[in-house]
Order: sequence, then C-alpha cells, then structure tokens
Amino acid sequence: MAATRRLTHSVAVITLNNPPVNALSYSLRRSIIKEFVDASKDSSVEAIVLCGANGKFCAGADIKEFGSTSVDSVSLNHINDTIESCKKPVVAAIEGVALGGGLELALSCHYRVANVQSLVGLPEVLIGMIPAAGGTQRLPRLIGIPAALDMIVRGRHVPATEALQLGILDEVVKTNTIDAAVQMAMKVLGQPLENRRLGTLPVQAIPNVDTFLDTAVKRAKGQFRGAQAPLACIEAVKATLHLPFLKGVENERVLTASLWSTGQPQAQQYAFFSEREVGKWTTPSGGKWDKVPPKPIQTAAVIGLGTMGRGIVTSLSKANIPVIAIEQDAKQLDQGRQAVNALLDREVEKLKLQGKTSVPGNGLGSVKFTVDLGDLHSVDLIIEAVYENMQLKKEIFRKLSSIAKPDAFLCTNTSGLNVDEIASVTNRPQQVIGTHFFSPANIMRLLEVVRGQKTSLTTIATAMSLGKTLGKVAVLVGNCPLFVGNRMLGPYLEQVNYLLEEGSYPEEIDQALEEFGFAMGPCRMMDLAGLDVGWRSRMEQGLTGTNAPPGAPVRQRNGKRYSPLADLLCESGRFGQKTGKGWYQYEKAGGRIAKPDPWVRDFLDKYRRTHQIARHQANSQEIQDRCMFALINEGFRVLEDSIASGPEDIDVIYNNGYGFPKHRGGPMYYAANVGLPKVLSTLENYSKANPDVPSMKPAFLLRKLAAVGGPPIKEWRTQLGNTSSKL
Ligand SMILES: CC(C)(COP(=O)(O)OP(=O)(O)OC[C@H]1O[C@@H](n2cnc3c(N)ncnc32)[C@H](O)[C@@H]1OP(=O)(O)O)[C@@H](O)C(=O)NCCC(=O)NCCSC(=O)CC(=O)CCCCCCCCCCCCC(=O)O
Ligand SMILES: NC(=O)C1=CN([C@@H]2O[C@H](COP(=O)(O)OP(=O)(O)OC[C@H]3O[C@@H](n4cnc5c(N)ncnc54)[C@H](O)[C@@H]3O)[C@@H](O)[C@H]2O)C=CC1
Repeated sequence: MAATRRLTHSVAVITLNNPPVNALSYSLRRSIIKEFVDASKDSSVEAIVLCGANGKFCAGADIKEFGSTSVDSVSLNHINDTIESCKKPVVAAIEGVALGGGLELALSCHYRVANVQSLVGLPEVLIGMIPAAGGTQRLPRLIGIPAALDMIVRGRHVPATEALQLGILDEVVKTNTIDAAVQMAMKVLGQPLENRRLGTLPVQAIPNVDTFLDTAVKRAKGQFRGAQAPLACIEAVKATLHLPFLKGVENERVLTASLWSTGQPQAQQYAFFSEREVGKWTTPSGGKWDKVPPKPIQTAAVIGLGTMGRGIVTSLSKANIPVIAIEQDAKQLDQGRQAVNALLDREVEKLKLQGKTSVPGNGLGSVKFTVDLGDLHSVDLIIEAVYENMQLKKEIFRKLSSIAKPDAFLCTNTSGLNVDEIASVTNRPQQVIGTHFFSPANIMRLLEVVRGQKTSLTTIATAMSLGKTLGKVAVLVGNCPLFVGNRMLGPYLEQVNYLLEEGSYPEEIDQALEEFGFAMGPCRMMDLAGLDVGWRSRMEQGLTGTNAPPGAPVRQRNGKRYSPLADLLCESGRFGQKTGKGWYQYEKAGGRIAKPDPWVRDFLDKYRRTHQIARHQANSQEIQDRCMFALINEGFRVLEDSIASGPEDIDVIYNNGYGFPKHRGGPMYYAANVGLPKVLSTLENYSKANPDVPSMKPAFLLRKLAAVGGPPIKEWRTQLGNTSSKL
C-alpha cells in the first residue's frame, strides 16, 4: 500500500499501488502526500504525473475504513488541495477506473489523460454517500451544473469517450496512457496553471437554476424513495451557487456527517460488500469459488422466447455469446424474433451512445432463430425457459439428453419447480442446474443459481461465472420449492391478501410499501407478473377450482387461513396488466398505468359484508410491519434449511431481484437494524391472535438469535453452524 515515484525525463511519475483497485487507504494517502511533496520540492522535477498500478487509476476512498478514525487523519481534501495548488503542472494518467475519491484526485490535477477503455465517475451515491473530497464542487465548475448533477445523483460510471466530450478529460488514448500523460506534462511546461485549478473557477450560470434544482429534487424523491444520499448530492452541488469553494467543501463534510447519522450509508456499504461476498461460494464438500475452474461458454441456446426467454437471449448476446433461440412453432418463433430484435436494437443504441460503434458486429453475439431442437447438438450451454410445467420441462430435458453434446450444461429457468426432478430424466444430472433469471431478464441484475443434489462443482462454477459474464450478480441457492426469493414472497403476499380482506385497499397497501422504499408495491407487482400465474399454481395444488376439496370453507384450507380474493379476481377475468384489469385498472390490455378501480373497492366491501368481516383499516406502519416481518420470518426459515448460506445472500437477492430499497441494506439487515427482539415479539403477538396463519409463527433461528440479544448481522453465520448438503 504505497505510492512509488520514478523520474522520466524531468517528470516525476507517482504510482498509486494498493491492489486490487488502489483504494485510498490511510497508508496510501500518507504515502501519496509524502511522494507528492518531495516531488514538488525536488528541483530536478518540472512536472508530476499521477497514475495507478495494475492498469487501474483508483476506485476511491477505501470503503472498509469508513467510520474509523484513520479516515480524517490525512484527508483526501488535504491531498487534493496540495495537488491543485502545486506550482508545477500535474497530470492524471487514468487507466481502468477513476471513481469517487479517485476522480476527485484526478480533478485536482491540472490535466487528465485517460485510456479509451477507462471509466470515470462519482458513484458515492450508490454507497449512500456524497462525493466529499471536493467532487461536488470541482465537477460542476468543470462541466456545468446539469451534467455534473446527472453524474453525481445517478453515480454513473462514464466511459472515457463520453467524459472527453463532457470536458472532464483533456485527452483519450488507445495505448501507453502514462507515456501520453508524461508527454502532456512536458507539453504544458511553462503554461499558466490558474485556469486549470478548478477550485478557483466560477460555476457557469444556467437559466432558471432554482426551478432546475427543484425539479431534480422532485425527480430524486420519486425515483429513490426514501434514500437520502441523492438529495444530499443535490444539496451539495447547489452550494456551488452561493458558497465559495472552501465553504462548499466544508458543506460536503457537514452533509456527510448528517447522512452517516441516518444509517443509510452503512446499509448500502453492507449491500456493496455482500454483493462481492456472494460470489465467493463454498460447498460442504469442499467446493470453493477459487478452487473450481468454470468451463468456458462459447455458444449457448435458449428454449422458449416468451417473457423470460427473449430477455435471456438478449443478455447472452449482449455479452457477445452467440445464441441459438428456439420456439415451439413458426408463429411463436416469429413473435420471439421480433421481440428479441427490438431488444437488441435498443442495446445497439446504447452501445452507440457509449461510442462503441466500431466494435465488430456491434459487440453483440449473433442470434440464430429456429424451431429445430436438433440444431443444439454443439452448443456449450442450454437454458430452458418454457412454461412453468413439470411435464413439459421433463419432456424437453429428456430430448436434450440425446441431442446436446455430452459435456453441454443444461439449465432451467424455472421459478420454483424441483431441479432434481428435472435433472432426473437426463443422462447427466451432474450438469443440470437452475439459472433463475428475473424479469426483465436483460435488465434485472439478479441470477439465482439453483444447485441440485447431483449438480457438480464445475457446473456450479460455470453457472456462477456465466452470471458474472452477463453482468449479473449470481447467488448460489439450494433446491426447495420456489428457492429463496419467491419462497419468501409467499408469506409477504399472504399478508397482503389478509390486509385486503380486512379492509385495506390495494393503493393503500402499495403506498405503504412504496413509502418503505420498494420500487413497486405488491398489488402493482402482482398485476405486472400476472395474477393467473399464482391462480394456476393454486389450482394445481388443489387449493381452488375444480380440484379444491368439496365443501371446504371459503376462507380455510387444511385448517389454515386462506384468502380466495385473488382466485375470485381471476375467475372474473382480471389477470392484471395483461387483461387491463387486476387489483387496478389499466388504460388497455397490456397497459402500464395503474389507476385505482372503483370496481375493486366495491368487490372488497361486498366480500367483507358477505363474510361478516368488521373493517379494520391498517395504517402504514402496520402494513409495513406485517408484510416485512412475514418476509423476514421466512428468510430465517430459508437460513435454517440451508437454502441460502447466509443473510447476505438473501439481502443480495432482494436488493437485486425484488426492488428492495438498498438504503435499507436488504430484509435481513433491516431486521437486524429494527432489532430481532422487536421482530420476534411482533410476530409472536400476531401469531397468538392468528394461530391459523402458521407462516407468522416465529422461526426457530429468529428465536435463537433474539435470545442472545439480536447480534449484529455479521455474527449470524456463526450461529448457523455449518451449511448443510443443500448448498
Ligand atoms: C472499482 C470497481 C468498478 C471494480 O469492479 P470489479 O472489477 O468488478 O471488482 P470488484 O469485485 O467490485 O472489486 C474488487 C475488490 O476491490 C474491493 N473494492 C472495490 N472498491 C473498493 C473501495 N473503494 N474500497 C475498498 N474496497 C474496494 C471489492 O470489495 C473487491 O474486494 P473483495 O470484496 O475482497 O472481493 C468496483 O469495485 C466499484 O465500483 N467499487 C466502488 C467504487 C466506489 O464506490 N468508489 C467511491 C468510494 S467512496 C469515496 O471515494 C468517497 C470520497 O469522496 C472520499 C471522501 C472521504 C469521505 C470520508 C467519509 C467518512 C465517513 C465517516 C463519516 C463519519 C461522520 C462523523 O461521525 O463525523
Ligand atoms: N415471467 C416471469 O416473470 C418469470 C418466469 N420465470 C420462469 O421462466 C419460464 C418461462 O416463463 P415466461 O417466459 O414467463 O413464460 P411465457 O409463457 O411468456 O413463455 C414461454 C414460452 O415458451 C414457449 N414454449 C412452450 N413450449 C415450448 C417448446 N416445447 N419448445 C420451445 N418453446 C416452447 C412458448 O411458446 C412461450 O413463448 C417459466 O418456467 C417461469 O416460471 C422465471 C422468472 C420470472
């Protein structure tokens, strides 16, 4: 962890060296300032270049050090001010990334040269913070308030070509970035530096700046629901308008301290490290992420081009993997082709915006459309995404057994069926695995990788690595009905149904959970996914429809409370968005704008009268507690059953697949924050009053952890003991 210095001609090249990403730890900062001050005093040095070792400039402050005393001892602000005020020209040579404090460091240099492949950005907002080493003050002075605000509030990693256009960079090169920076340093020798010191420059005025900033606040409130960091970012940038530079930097410090006191940065930083942690999978048999090499996937196939399949094809193609896309007949194939092509067109547009038009074949893998399974004889990996029907899936896997080459991997995108049962019909159960994508599959970051009993370590490694190649966060889970995410959703939606029965309306429930921070309330989510999906499953399970037990009480099944509300909606043809009606009404079938529907209110009021249910209108807190604690309780059961290896895995799943607000860390982190004794007592009270709702009976593991006072989440794993054979 040191900065080293060498002399090239009369230019001192200071290299940041702190693998893997040259994060600005305390010792690195100390070393940078020493080397820099020495170089600026050294009479043989005429200019200085700052660069990073191992092809990366710097990923910013060392997040692991936040909250510790060393953070401020040698502050990045002090380094930046020293660099900016240096009388010798200072050039940043950016390779790989210049993010957060890394870009702030580069902004304090007088010039910036970057490699064309590099990314720059101020992504602090993504870890619940604001750029607090002058970034909110220097960037607007360099590129103007609108462009700076966009980058800072969204935390976008900006490609070098775009950064050049924005004016963040002075030069972009294809190779030899450090040499180019040295040349730049020599070229500018003797030129005045006053207008290169961003902290001394004025901010360019824009018309109607107040309206502009008010709109930004409104947009951020709507988009980031309860997250404080985006609002603090706007506040910090706004300060450039009325505070001198140094006061603006001081304001960054005040805003950071205030954000820290909300607990949101800690939650988001936990989420950041959890995402990296889940990639380091292990199995009880000694399988380990860094010990089992994945097989390369050069070609892939997707069977079924419906909602999921078309997104999966796009995702593979985006990763430059050639794909064979299969449908059951020419008509479906044609529809699938059109849908995939439309999605790929959008990807090409995005690549163009990133200046990547020159990539051969637009940087996308080719897609071949066919109805012939026989075409799959030579692909490396096949993902099945046909209807959620065990018989159909088995039929396909049986055929794949004889068609696919012996070492091909067979994956199923089932959202909850038994992966072992599917694998059992093949001649290679060790190469069968669940790859559970989330809708829309080309956008959602989560991939649940479901390990069957016979799935080999190589197959796990390959599926996990494929997830990374696709830009997703892959989480290894065990095989049980509905796996992790959907299994936990069951009790959550059960509470939604009970709340509706008791007197809440869909829009009230959605509002409470959207206020909590969910991207979408549960009723809108059910409408989007299609109410008929659950209905068909309940019919198959004999809970409703012709298979239901004759004479069963309407609101009970097998001695447990049951809500027939969603069945009744489906029986009247209300399947959600696809039919234009569900818990809401939409402008048309397939429409997306949800409006409260008086029909639903009448229906619910009538239902309560029919069943003599006295109306209880739950407030937001009750709605949030009942739904969240039901979800969390099932999370504890998932851990007990070793279906997920730790609470971090569950949190990553919810943050990336279910629109859970990241500023709350994830459902299990939220539970730890609320306090496990409180979660336990709320569940106990509910459970006592409602013994016919077993899902709310507190899980054993929750009791166990609450009994020892609710330890911090990082200690839960020790209480879990060794993971069982499910993982
Ligand atoms: C850099 C990446 C894009 C690389 O991605 P990839 O190649 O995919 O690799 P990863 O697996 O993600 O990462 C590899 C490895 O590196 C670790 N790592 C990455 N970045 C950091 C980092 N910044 N710090 C520490 N470690 C990092 C990562 O965990 C992996 O290791 P492993 O976990 O062991 O596997 C990608 O990693 C990325 O995007 N990184 C994050 C970039 C980022 O967010 N940067 C901004 C950092 S914040 C910052 O710079 C803030 C500043 O502006 C500095 C001001 C200082 C403000 C002081 C705040 C004090 C707070 C306390 C307030 C107290 C208040 C009071 O009480 O007064
Ligand atoms: N819709 C969702 O949000 C999610 C669905 N899933 C799962 O993904 C799978 C697919 O779901 P959807 O895409 O929603 O279904 P869908 O109904 O939209 O698409 C299924 C497609 O499979 C095709 N198909 C059926 N039989 C076929 C055959 N023999 N050969 C080739 N193609 C065939 C159909 O023509 C149809 O286009 C299911 O297992 C589902 O549970 C998983 C995650 C989310």
